[in-house]
Amino acid sequence: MHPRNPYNEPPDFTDLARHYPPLRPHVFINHTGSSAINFKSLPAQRRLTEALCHRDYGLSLTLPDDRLCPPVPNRLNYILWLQDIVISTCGSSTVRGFDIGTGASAIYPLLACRLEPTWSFIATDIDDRSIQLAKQNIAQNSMEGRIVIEHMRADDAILQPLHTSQMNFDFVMCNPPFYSSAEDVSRSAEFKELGPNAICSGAEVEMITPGGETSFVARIFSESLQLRTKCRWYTSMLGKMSSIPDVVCLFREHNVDNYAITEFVQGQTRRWAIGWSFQDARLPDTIARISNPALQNIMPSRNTLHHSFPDARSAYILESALRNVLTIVDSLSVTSMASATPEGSSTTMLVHARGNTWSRAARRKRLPAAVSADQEPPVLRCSIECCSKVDTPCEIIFTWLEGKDRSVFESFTSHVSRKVISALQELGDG
Ligand SMILES: C[S@@+](CC[C@H](N)C(=O)[O-])C[C@H]1O[C@@H](n2cnc3c(N)ncnc32)[C@H](O)[C@@H]1O
Repeated sequence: MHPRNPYNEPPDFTDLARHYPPLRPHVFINHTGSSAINFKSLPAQRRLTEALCHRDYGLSLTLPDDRLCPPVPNRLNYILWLQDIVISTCGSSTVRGFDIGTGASAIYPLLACRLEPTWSFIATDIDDRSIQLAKQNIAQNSMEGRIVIEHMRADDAILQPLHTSQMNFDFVMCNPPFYSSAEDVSRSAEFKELGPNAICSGAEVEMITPGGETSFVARIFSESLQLRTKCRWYTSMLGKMSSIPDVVCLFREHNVDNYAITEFVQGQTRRWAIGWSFQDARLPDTIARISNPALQNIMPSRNTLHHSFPDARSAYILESALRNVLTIVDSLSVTSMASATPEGSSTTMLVHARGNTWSRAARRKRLPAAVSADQEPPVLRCSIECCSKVDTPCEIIFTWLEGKDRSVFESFTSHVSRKVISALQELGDG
């Protein structure tokens, strides 16, 4: 569950029904005296989604009986993760997203545009009925200027709108049909848990695609290999944890090392999302990695490295040693940003390296490293922070922000740490 998701506690259904009267017939008081609804009733689920959209986002949503009912807390988790990605790696003030298979509700673009006034979307679907209803939902919220619906055919390229658009995109998102067949649906753990009503929430076109979700995401990946930096982040949700290794296998086959895996847990429901990029902006581990032990061997490599300095007496002394070291590494520019947290204040240094002057090879040859021109992308951008917490050694946290080559980042962190140890010794603190 995302820390910014406000639905981590069940809502007060009586209060919600006061805001949205169509929910009223579905609310009752349970044996503990709390207000409740029957989550196995599809009409109750639909009115709940409409009520949350109405009360919390000022959205007027019409959900038909014959199409998927999107639970707001679960859909919100994906948008919050995308917000994190955009904040970390996309510099522009206007943000363009592409929602593949938007469904009758157009829930993702509508919610996202309400949360983020500078975002706009292209949204596609192949289902006539969903397209018609999605357009209606967009119109009744006056979002036609920000969300454009495109009708696709099942055999079109899934990313077709990226091929034809003049503009670059910041992200692609997708909640794909998860299953490969009706038997696949009835075999799924979720179907067994929720009973036969579960399938009735979605039409076949929404739930089933040839080869299931892995094939669908593999199609998106293979198309992205042509489009590459036309979009910053390609992402998709996955309904089965077992699909993630298959997708990561494709990344590894094509040397795509800039990727992210996350998990959305909401009540009984667990979903995953995966994202990849052909650009050099890197995500911090808090966004790109999760701690699920079953997935550790396929996680992306760490972009956040903690080096500890047990002999440094304080973060202040560590920071002054670090500052001295950074002044003597060639081709670096360093800016400092002070920040205040509940635990105290700290300084983050932003380091921008135009050339690799610290690698053993560069130093052995005593050659000036190839330094890129000012307007060229840096070989490395990273942030560096000194931390001290009670009862733990002082540490330096390096976070890789930009660069093509992981070994450049890693060799930089080792070089700086070795020099900091020497500087601490000279200060009599090592
Ligand atoms: C699981 S539903 C998701 C609907 C909505 N985004 C949501 O999260 O509630 C999958 C959607 O993908 C659509 N779809 C299936 N194949 C597609 C394709 N090739 N291109 C675009 N949409 C597709 C389906 O019609 C369906 O609306």
